[in-house]
Amino acid sequence: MNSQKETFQGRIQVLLPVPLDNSFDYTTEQPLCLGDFVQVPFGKKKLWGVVWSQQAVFESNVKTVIAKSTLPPLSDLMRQYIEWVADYIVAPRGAVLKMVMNLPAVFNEPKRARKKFQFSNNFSYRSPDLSEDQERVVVEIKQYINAQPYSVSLIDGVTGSGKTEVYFEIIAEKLSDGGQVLILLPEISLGPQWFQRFKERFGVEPAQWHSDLTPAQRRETWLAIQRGEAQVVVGARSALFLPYANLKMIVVDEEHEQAFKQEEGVIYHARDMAIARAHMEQIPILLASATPSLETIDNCERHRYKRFYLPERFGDACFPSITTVDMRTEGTRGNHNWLSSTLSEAIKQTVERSEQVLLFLNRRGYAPLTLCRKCGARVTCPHCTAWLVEHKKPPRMECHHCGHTANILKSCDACSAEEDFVACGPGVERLEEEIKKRFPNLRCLIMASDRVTTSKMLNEAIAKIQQHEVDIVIGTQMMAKGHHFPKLTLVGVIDADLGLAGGDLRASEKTFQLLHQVSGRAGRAEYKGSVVIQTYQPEHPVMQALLEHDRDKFIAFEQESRKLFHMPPYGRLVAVVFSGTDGLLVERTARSFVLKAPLHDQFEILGPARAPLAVIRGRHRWRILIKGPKELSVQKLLKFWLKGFDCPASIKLSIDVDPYSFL
Ligand SMILES: Nc1ncnc2c1ncn2[C@@H]1O[C@H](COP(=O)(O)OP(=O)(O)OP(=O)(O)O)[C@@H](O)[C@H]1O
Ligand SMILES: [Zn+2]
Repeated sequence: MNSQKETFQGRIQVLLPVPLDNSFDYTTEQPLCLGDFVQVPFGKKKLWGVVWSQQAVFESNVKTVIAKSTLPPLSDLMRQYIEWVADYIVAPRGAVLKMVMNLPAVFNEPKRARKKFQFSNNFSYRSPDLSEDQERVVVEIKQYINAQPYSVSLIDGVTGSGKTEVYFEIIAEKLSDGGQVLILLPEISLGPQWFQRFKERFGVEPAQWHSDLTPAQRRETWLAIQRGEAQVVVGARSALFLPYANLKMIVVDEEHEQAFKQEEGVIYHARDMAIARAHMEQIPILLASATPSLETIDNCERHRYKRFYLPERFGDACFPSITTVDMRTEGTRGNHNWLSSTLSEAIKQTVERSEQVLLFLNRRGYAPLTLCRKCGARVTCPHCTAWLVEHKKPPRMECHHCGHTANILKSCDACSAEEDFVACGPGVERLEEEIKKRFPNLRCLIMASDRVTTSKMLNEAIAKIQQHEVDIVIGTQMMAKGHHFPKLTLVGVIDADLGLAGGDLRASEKTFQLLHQVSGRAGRAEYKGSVVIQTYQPEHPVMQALLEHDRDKFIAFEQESRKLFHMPPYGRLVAVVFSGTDGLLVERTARSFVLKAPLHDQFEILGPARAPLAVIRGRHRWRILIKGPKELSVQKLLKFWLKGFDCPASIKLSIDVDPYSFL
């Protein structure tokens, strides 16, 4: 029976969008259903929450519900989903609810008439001529998803194979039955090109959900989604937690992207939570990638997901040729610059043919490290264990962890030497300086998140590249994927080894994905592309796999090493991070947490150890890694463990189930 049809009065429990796990008792005189949005007194505030259950525990001095919203109630499924997510990521239920209703303005009646946004649902799909492979995959996926309510399909296709066109076809069929479709993209891929293509195919734009919306747009979109008026919703990870009235399918594009992992506040992986939601709603979910994650590949191998493969680029486009430049021998040949002669020559030839170049360097600013020439002191952030990065536009020193900025230094804090600093290593601004020196007549454009800060600026920059008003694009990871520029034929990777250092278990996988994606930007149309990768480790399996165009060899190698050490996806990890301003107390707390570990022979505890980023924003950090077999119920274990542990109020304990960051 649908509990929402039942109404009741008297005692109820309300879950509030605050970081607490428990719900609170209230009385109500007006009839309410489970899932109703209600306003209640909470401390000195009035908060909107959700009627969560009827079985109220007795408490004296119970307060009364103030008001009931006219909005439709939160569905049974959505409430179950919130419970499930909170349980899986070991977070308070209220914190998860907050992601669903993080818009107080929706619940209060407007004082003025609201501006109406129109969500056009006049989708009239125009199918392109599909290639043979695309046609085959579309037919197979349709058959597969129509044969069962819930399924996970992976569209595994090389860069430029037309994965987007394939999932557009499937969305078009879904929409013909009514209902809603959610498309999750990494924030950085929510660019103008994607929307342009959607509009070309479907005639109208979809509803959008991302950090760039105005409060009014957010409110109208939320309401349209809840009423079922917005049929296609495209958004970054937070779009997953919206209260869809009638969700029929989810698509996760670039499923391997780490941007789907939310690292702050409520820590979750949007791809994994999307799969859980599809399972709960009993609907199909499509994942797409040219470089699927090891987790997804493993699920395909275990037949939990089904893989559909597109081996060729669309049309006449062929794969770019790839070469590596050994930067060690560059140095011995007397070139100590970060631009090799091979890449420099390739740039010259490309622009002479009136084609475009992308130079990829995943480092914002001018120089990542500034040293005092006299005493060797490094310029560091006063709040973090991090160097301050020099930026030229506007001139400043900036911490990329906490955002702290300072003026460019005049004298060394350590030895007082005057203006005697040396900038070490290149960032995109320094690379631009070098390019301008070598090629003074070329038009350069830097694409980095601190330069292109709004979607308007992004649209303009993309248009400039498309219209060939730019010869050389110097870009960070925001340029690595999703984009399609027919005249871009040369990709130069300045420092391919950048992501390989450090203790990240996925360092190789991530580097391979990033370099493969960025290589995939070259030669996507009729002009042949080439890629020059500068590295100090040309023998590294990542570079070898890229050179040989052999993704499967790399995956097999990476799988072997993960299996050997029982690392994900063949084992489970949970990170527990303690942080606080009193470093000694943080350390002591972390140590006492480990001492309180339940007796269990199924898992290992690694640490506590000072985090690699030992201090952020003035907070000291200690980490613990819990490692166990895949079947280990880490959630149960952690809840039991936490019950017996008293965390001092000044210490923050954060739990990261299936961690992606080890900093
Ligand atoms: N059937 C088709 N008809 C016309 N154009 C197509 C077709 N399939 C793909 N294309 C075009 O080919 C280009 C590459 O397609 P798309 O961006 O979908 O590839 P992709 O597999 O998503 O690539 P990537 O993983 O590199 O982002 C796009 O410009 C797209 O419009
Ligand atoms: Zn800082």
